[in-house]
Amino acid sequence: MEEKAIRVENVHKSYSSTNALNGVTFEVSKGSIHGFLGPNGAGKSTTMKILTKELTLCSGEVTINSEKPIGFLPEIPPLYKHMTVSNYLEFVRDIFNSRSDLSEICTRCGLSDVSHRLIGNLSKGYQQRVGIAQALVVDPEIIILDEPTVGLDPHAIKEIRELILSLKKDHTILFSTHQLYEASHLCDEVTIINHGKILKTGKIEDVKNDLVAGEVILIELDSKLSDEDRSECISKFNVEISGKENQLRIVSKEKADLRGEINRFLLDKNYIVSSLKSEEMDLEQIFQKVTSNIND
Ligand SMILES: Nc1ncnc2c1ncn2[C@@H]1O[C@H](COP(=O)(O)OP(=O)(O)OP(=O)(O)O)[C@@H](O)[C@H]1O
Repeated sequence: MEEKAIRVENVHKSYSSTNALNGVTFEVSKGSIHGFLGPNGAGKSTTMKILTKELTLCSGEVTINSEKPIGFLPEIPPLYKHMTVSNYLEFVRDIFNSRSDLSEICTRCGLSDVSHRLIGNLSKGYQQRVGIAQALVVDPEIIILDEPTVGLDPHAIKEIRELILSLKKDHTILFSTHQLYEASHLCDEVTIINHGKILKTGKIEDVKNDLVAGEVILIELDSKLSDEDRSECISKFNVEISGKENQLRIVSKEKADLRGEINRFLLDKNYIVSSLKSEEMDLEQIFQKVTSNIND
């Protein structure tokens, strides 16, 4: 079984009148990049602050499988803008009584050329790199990044994503985002949260597969599907058919690959199938579908 770096079991957290987390359960595999996805107010920051012990939980259990402290980049990076990058990182190293090699951390984060500059004078993208660098100063195995690309321009976003990917070889990374593109391109695993509840969690491919309720097949015929054949197809394969005439959208109610069987059925009925393909939902569509189901 895959070793887990983080286990979160049935965690509840309320702030006076708000139930922020309602039984949150998920696991983060060692060495993975795990995306924590959800809209504003979903409970991402609260969960991360509980993992880093900034907040206490009301009930439930959190297991961190690491001897070393967690490296944490909060949503608002804790930067002293009147300090130079190197002075600030030395300051963080002193606070945590760490012996990390700061010049190596600066190299990894692409900060070597700006280490003498005041943080306040750096671009937002570079300030975020300093935020990630301070998370590395404690020499962590696990790094938690709260929305590391939010508010950055597209070029800086790309660079921060590359930096996150480069950290994967030595670290387990949990990062939050509300961008599905980011999760689907960076992550090995993903957890989707909304209203303090986990909607889905697991390997990115499984989550995608799981969320697609049934396979969607798009078919084009050379002639109109007769009403009789349409009814037979619906009952024989337990599917829904939408679309008119010769352009059909078939949704399977079960999880099965019906492409071959439906193709054969249509050929037997003497239709010419000019195209038959599966429709793939991207995570963006999947997320919309899942969050709208939950809000129903
Ligand atoms: N200190 C607090 N006091 C009261 N309510 C809070 C506090 N912090 C968060 N909340 C509430 O808890 C819920 C979860 O908030 P949280 O910040 O964890 O969400 P999030 O997914 O990180 O959102 P965002 O993307 O906006 O940061 C929200 O309803 C929020 O208003």
